[in-house]
Parts: sequence; structure tokens; C-alpha cells
Amino acid sequence: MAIDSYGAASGAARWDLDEVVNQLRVSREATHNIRHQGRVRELPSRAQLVQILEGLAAVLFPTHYGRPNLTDESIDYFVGDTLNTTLDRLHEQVRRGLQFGAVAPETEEAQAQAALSITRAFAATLPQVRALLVSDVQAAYAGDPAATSIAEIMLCYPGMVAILHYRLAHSLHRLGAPFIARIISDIAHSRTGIDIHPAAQIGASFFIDHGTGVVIGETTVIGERVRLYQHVTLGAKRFPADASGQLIKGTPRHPIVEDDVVVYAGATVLGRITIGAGSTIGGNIWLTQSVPPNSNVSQAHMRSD
Ligand SMILES: CC(=O)OC[C@H](N)C(=O)O
Repeated sequence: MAIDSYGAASGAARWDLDEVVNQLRVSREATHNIRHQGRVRELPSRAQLVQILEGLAAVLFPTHYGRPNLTDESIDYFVGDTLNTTLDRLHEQVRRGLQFGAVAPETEEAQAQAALSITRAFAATLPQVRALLVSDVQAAYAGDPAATSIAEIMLCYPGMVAILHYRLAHSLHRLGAPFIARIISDIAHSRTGIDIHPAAQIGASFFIDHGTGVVIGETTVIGERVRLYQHVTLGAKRFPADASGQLIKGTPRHPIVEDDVVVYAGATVLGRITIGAGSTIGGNIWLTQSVPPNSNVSQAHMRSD
């Protein structure tokens, strides 16, 4: 009798596949059907979205994220061609994502058409997105004494990666592609440790310095020229439930941070409270109440032991 490298007789059942596969089917069929309303849904591809993000970054900032050898003559051709390929790919991912929405378009044609409208509208927002990102880079340069150049910020700052992904994801979210937007925010989260929900609203000139561990929740509203440091949480304080005990989704439950606010490292700001314009929130503060404009919130006592 032949014995293979796993020490099992060849031809004999090695893994009890029948048994495991049967049990997996029983378990699977108890939770979901491979068909949803009669159709097999294709999940969006995270790998494709990574490529799409590379393309979009290159289109927005060709010399930093595209190609280093572009010339005055070639740059528009590079942008046009990259944009064309990237939008084709994005259209397919948006189409797939729509199948998982609460109200998915009924027919395949309707899906493709809706995905086309969203992708076209998204393309039209790119100049506006770029203008916001330029304001963010400038805010980083102005807000960090350690920053020596714009190129350093573009290539080395996790806050820049996070805000680039967020601004693209937010545009897709607003245009009706929330699932794709959510995957993009998770790609940024895994790259940077910064978790920004695509539905959060963030004004121009936003800067997150260092960034690791920052969390910005779904219904957060951030004004202009706001600066955050690492491990800041803009989170929800409580999760109201309906009569049947199910959590109520989508209610405003995260902070409003007005213009020109700085929140230092480790601050936890919870609930639908307002941090008034021009305020400074000190490191490691636990804040669950609104503060008026120009407040300076810091630890009441410093321990020296
Ligand atoms: C950031 C945060 O509050 O997270 C808690 C929960 N995911 C929510 O959105 O309410």
C-alpha cells in the first residue's frame, strides 16, 4: 500500500471532507442563502479597490503619487489615461457594492446604470476633493514644526494617507456608494491605524498629526482648520435601542467640533456635544459635555507621584 508524504494511505479519506463539508453546508444554510433575491451577488474586491485608490491618488497628485518623471508635455496624458482606467474599474466595484445596499436596484441594467451615474458624479467631484486635500497638506505644513516640506507630508504622514482616503470615501458615500466607501475607510485604517467613518463630515484644512489610534465616528461633524493628535476618539456615548431592543442606527451621536479646535493626544470626546470654535482640549481628557467657544480644557490636577 502506497503511503504519501502526509503518512496517509493514498486513496483513503484523508481529511473526512464529506463530514466537514456537510456540516459546513448545514451551518451555512442556517445563516444565509447563496442567492439573494434570486441572484448570486459578487462581493466588491478589496484588491481592486487598492489599485483604484492608487490610480485616484496618482490622478490627484501625479508627481507625488503617480510617476516621478512626468513632464509638462506628458502630465495631462498620464492623468487622462490613468483616470479613464481607474473610473472603469471603479464603476465595476460600485456596481458590485450596490448589490449589498439596503435598497439594491432591481435589475442588472438598473444596477449598471446607477453605478455609472455614481461614478460619473464622483469623477466630477475630484477637482473639489483635490482642493480640500491641498488645504489639508498646507494645514499639516503650517501645524507641524517638524514638517520640512510638502513632499515629506505627502510621502511620510499617515494623517495624509487617512485624509486622502477619507475625502474620496466621503464623496462616494454621499453619492450613494456607502459599501465601497466603507471598504476604502477600512483600507486606510489598516494602513495607518486611523479610523474615519466615511459619513463623518470634515471641513477644509484638517490635520491629524501622528495619527495612530484616532477614531472619528459616523455622525461626527468637524469644522475648518481642526487639528487632532494620536489616540483621539470622537465617539458615541450611548447606543439607544428601540422597543424591541434593537439598536437605533444613524442617529446623531458623535461630537460636533467647530472651527479652529485642537484636540491633543488621547482625548476621548463622546456624545452629541459641541466643542466651541477656537477651543483646546488637552491630552487624555474625558469629555462628555459641550464646551463654549475658546475653552481651554485640561487636567485639573497634575500628579507628581
Ligand atoms: C466611534 C464610535 O462611537 O463607535 C461606536 C459605534 N460604532 C458607533 O458608531 O456609535
